[in-house]
Amino acid sequence: MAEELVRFNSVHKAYKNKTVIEAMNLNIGRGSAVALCGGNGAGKSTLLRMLAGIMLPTSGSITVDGILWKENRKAYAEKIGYMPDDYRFSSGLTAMETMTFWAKLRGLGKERAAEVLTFVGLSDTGKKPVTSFSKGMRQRVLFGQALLAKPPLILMDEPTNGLDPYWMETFVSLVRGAAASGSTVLFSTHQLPIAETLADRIVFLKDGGIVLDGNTADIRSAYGSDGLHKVFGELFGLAGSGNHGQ
Ligand SMILES: Nc1ncnc2c1ncn2[C@@H]1O[C@H](COP(=O)(O)OP(=O)(O)OP(=O)(O)O)[C@@H](O)[C@H]1O
Repeated sequence: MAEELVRFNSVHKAYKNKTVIEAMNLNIGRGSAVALCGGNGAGKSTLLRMLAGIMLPTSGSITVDGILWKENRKAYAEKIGYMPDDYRFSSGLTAMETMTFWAKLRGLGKERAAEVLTFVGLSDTGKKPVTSFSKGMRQRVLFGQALLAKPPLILMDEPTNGLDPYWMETFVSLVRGAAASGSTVLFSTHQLPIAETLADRIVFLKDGGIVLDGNTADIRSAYGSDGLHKVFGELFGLAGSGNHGQ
């Protein structure tokens, strides 16, 4: 593995008495694109939120570039760009105002906000309220926000939800470019073809634990042409896996 950027050390997370992540150990190297896959409720968002520092593990530790959130929150946060799965935008604020606000929080200027909006193809609509945007356009605002400070670690929760085919392709090339330039991208997805196309490594979660973790190419060669659908079907005990229900 390339030099380590992320380390989960015996991470456990419970909401009240319900365990949702259990004894998780996970190392992620620099410059890789890693997909988190799994069924509904597997723990993907919880894992990403803990890594983003939005919530703390109940026990165990997470480090990013060797930094623990509780020891240096500012330095930890500077390492990360996080795209949430959902976000309630302030009503009335335009895309440009929203991006500028986020840029300022990261010590960046309006120019960088404008640059990012152009990057995600929203420069023309920058003067419109984000609340008037379609789901895919809002996803692009959130995606741009995660890239603002060019962080070494980009976390994305279901980033391709709502993207049209053009933006899906653009997204793939942007993520590949980020990984090629040394950033690490960790994203959750239900879209197995996206995981297969985009990620060098795929981590499958089930009931809060890692049930399969491997290079995409190895998984593909082990499971043949049905690829991830077959893995998913086998891991989750779905009837008819591999024939796509035909
Ligand atoms: N705030 C919360 N309070 C209590 N339980 C929660 C909370 N957030 C998530 N959970 C539970 O934790 C488990 C993992 O949820 P999580 O959202 O991390 O899964 P996921 O893999 O992202 O699911 P999905 O694919 O449906 O988005 C689920 O059983 C969920 O009900």
